[in-house]
Amino acid sequence: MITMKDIVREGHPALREKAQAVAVPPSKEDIELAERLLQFVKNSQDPALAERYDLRPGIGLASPQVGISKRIIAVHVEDENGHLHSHALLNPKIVSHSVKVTYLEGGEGCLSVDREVPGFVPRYEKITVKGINTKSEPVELKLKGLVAIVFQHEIDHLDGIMFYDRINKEQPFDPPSTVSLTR
Ligand SMILES: CNC(=O)c1cccc(C)c1Nc1nc(N2CCN(c3ccccc3Cl)CC2)nc(N2CSC[C@H]2C(=O)NC)n1
Repeated sequence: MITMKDIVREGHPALREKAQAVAVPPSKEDIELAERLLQFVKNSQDPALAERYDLRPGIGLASPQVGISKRIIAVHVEDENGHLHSHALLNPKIVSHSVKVTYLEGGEGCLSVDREVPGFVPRYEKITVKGINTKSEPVELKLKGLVAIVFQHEIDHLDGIMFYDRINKEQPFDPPSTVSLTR
């Protein structure tokens, strides 16, 4: 099982590389990796397992975070409406998004970042994501709110982007607004 010792931290090259797309149809190995990433995220939210294995809780994880530069992510999050979103996706791609942006008021955290980096992280409010699931089926997800934010955070990892790259350096707590993106 994946534990915190498998999660690479800032300074590891995989966090700043553009990850490789996986072959289609995905190999058994790539599917297994996707399933292991998802299992980690689920385990990290289980109080007993998190305590037993000293897991830091997360709601998303990307393959580069375990040092493997492949385009695979996992998300397991209950959204603001109590709906559970649980996905392990290969070659995920944001194919469309809203103009409107949003952000987590508490800022963002990352299992590969062992420090707080304060500030609002602008994210699209709504996104459409295409990818391949662990049954090798093409999927298209229309997402908004928290789960959309998590997907954007994890897909950024596949392009070597860290959440704090997106925080306004001069005004970290200036609420990101659509207007600023067009100004
Ligand atoms: C440093 N301060 C902060 O992180 C932060 C601080 C306050 C508010 C927010 C909103 C913050 N921001 C933030 N909080 C989270 N969690 C909230 C707690 N939760 C959790 C905790 C315990 C049990 C079960 C669970 Cl579920 C785990 C997830 N997760 C993310 N991100 C950014 S997108 C990927 C996702 C991720 O999984 N990061 C590891 N950001």
